[in-house]
Amino acid sequence: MKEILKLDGVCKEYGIKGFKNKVLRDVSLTVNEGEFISIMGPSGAGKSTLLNLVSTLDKPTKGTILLDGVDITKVKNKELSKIRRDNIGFIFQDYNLLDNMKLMDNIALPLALGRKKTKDIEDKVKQMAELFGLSDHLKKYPYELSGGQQQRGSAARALITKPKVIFADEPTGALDTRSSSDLLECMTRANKEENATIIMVTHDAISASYSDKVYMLTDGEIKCHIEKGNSRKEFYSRILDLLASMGGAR
Ligand SMILES: Nc1ncnc2c1ncn2[C@@H]1O[C@H](COP(=O)(O)OP(=O)(O)OP(=O)(O)O)[C@@H](O)[C@H]1O
Repeated sequence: MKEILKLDGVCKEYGIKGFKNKVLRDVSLTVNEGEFISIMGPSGAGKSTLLNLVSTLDKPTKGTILLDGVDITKVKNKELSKIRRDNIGFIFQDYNLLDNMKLMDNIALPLALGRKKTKDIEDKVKQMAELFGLSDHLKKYPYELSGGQQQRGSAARALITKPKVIFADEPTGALDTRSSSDLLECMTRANKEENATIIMVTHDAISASYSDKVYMLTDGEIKCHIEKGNSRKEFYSRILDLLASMGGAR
């Protein structure tokens, strides 16, 4: 299996000399192509910090981060935006769709910035809309869509360029139960059918149970991980047990 993301001895400190806050102490982690993983941990454990580092938005104090074999900690800022554009998709808690564009144009946006033919772009948008259950909503503006539909639109936009890795930061944070499960089922389908590699940060055990592996980040280190067997329900109860043994996720 191909290693798509590999962190080795990653540390991150904030602050100035004498007042350092060591947020990540020594994180090592390998994600293979096509995996869907979750990162959980108490509030303040450093999950968003870790996501910022692996998604090239920030640099570690120490350690290496290989994204498809390239050490992104050594790459200059100018090249990083290209690496981000070509390799990474983001799904955030707030959907970040552009208000003055129809859903189809929002989903197409990452492709429209490149040099693709209109027909190819339309075909790809249709394919993504189907995958995310949005085929009937493409001509609507974001304000005409529910929160769940907007979030699925944002996920479709993140996937349309077929990025090597998709980072999702609390993607269900603003959604009700039904919309959350719709989104997570779509993400699972994208993972299985498109072989999308997904790294999701979440507090929510139900969301995490859709992934294949859960890594637990505490005190700046990944202390343990658990893997899903055949049943999502059984994985969910193991995640709850793990959270309980650590004193809760928050
Ligand atoms: N830019 C920054 N400058 C200084 N300290 C920061 C910065 N970003 C985060 N921190 C600190 O790093 C620690 C970890 O923050 P982070 O947001 O990564 O945690 P988290 O696990 O994502 O928390 P939550 O689950 O509450 O979102 C916190 O103590 C936070 O105050």
